[in-house]
Amino acid sequence: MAALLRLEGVWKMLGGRWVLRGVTLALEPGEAVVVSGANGSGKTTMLRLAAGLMEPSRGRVWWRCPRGPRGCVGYVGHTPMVYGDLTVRENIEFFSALHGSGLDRSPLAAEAWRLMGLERYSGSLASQLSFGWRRRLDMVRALLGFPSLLLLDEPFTGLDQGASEALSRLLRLALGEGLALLMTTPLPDPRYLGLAHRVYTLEEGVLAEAS
Ligand SMILES: Nc1ncnc2c1ncn2[C@@H]1O[C@H](COP(=O)(O)OP(=O)(O)OP(=O)(O)O)[C@@H](O)[C@H]1O
Repeated sequence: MAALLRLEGVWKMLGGRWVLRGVTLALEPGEAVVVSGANGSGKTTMLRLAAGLMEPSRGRVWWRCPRGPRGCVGYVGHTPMVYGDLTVRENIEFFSALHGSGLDRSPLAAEAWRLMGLERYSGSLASQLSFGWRRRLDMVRALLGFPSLLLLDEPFTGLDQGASEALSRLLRLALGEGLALLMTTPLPDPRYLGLAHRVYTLEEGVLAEAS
């Protein structure tokens, strides 16, 4: 099957030093890849390159999307990309309008909304939610764009047990729908490894498949 995302010999220099060194990785539909690495090993940098948020210094990133990464990537970073001065419901309406989407048009986003239990905070300002609840909202936000590729930076961080279980269910559903999933983690956590088809380690910018 053709890859949805391909990183070919990607190097990235930041602050005068090589943060990524020759990273090569391909991701196919329905496939979950986990990248585990120590703090500062380059995980976020790799994900941001894969999301098209940053350019490689050397090498190439390629997406199988008609409109480039904006048209197919759902990115969930460390900091939730939701608007604090809008309510939870208004955030959903804003991102729905942006993507021509909605909870009634995206079954996966609707399932995320339900599984994450967001209805109870529907009228709350996003700025007044705890970190874990903003992360739940951010997951729905990412799915509203009809992504074929989910790039998630330590997505279980900050989630309680119920939300972790909900996220695992949601990600399995997404994989079953043919989405590809690339996740990072600083620890070999079973919540990540249980979903993974392949596991890689990233050590000082060098990616290697774990044995
Ligand atoms: N804008 C930048 N300018 C200079 N150096 C940077 C920049 N962004 C990241 N770095 C450096 O690149 C290295 C990798 O950072 P990155 O955030 O990708 O690591 P990480 O594996 O995601 O870490 P963590 O687990 O702590 O989130 C670090 O040494 C960091 O200091």
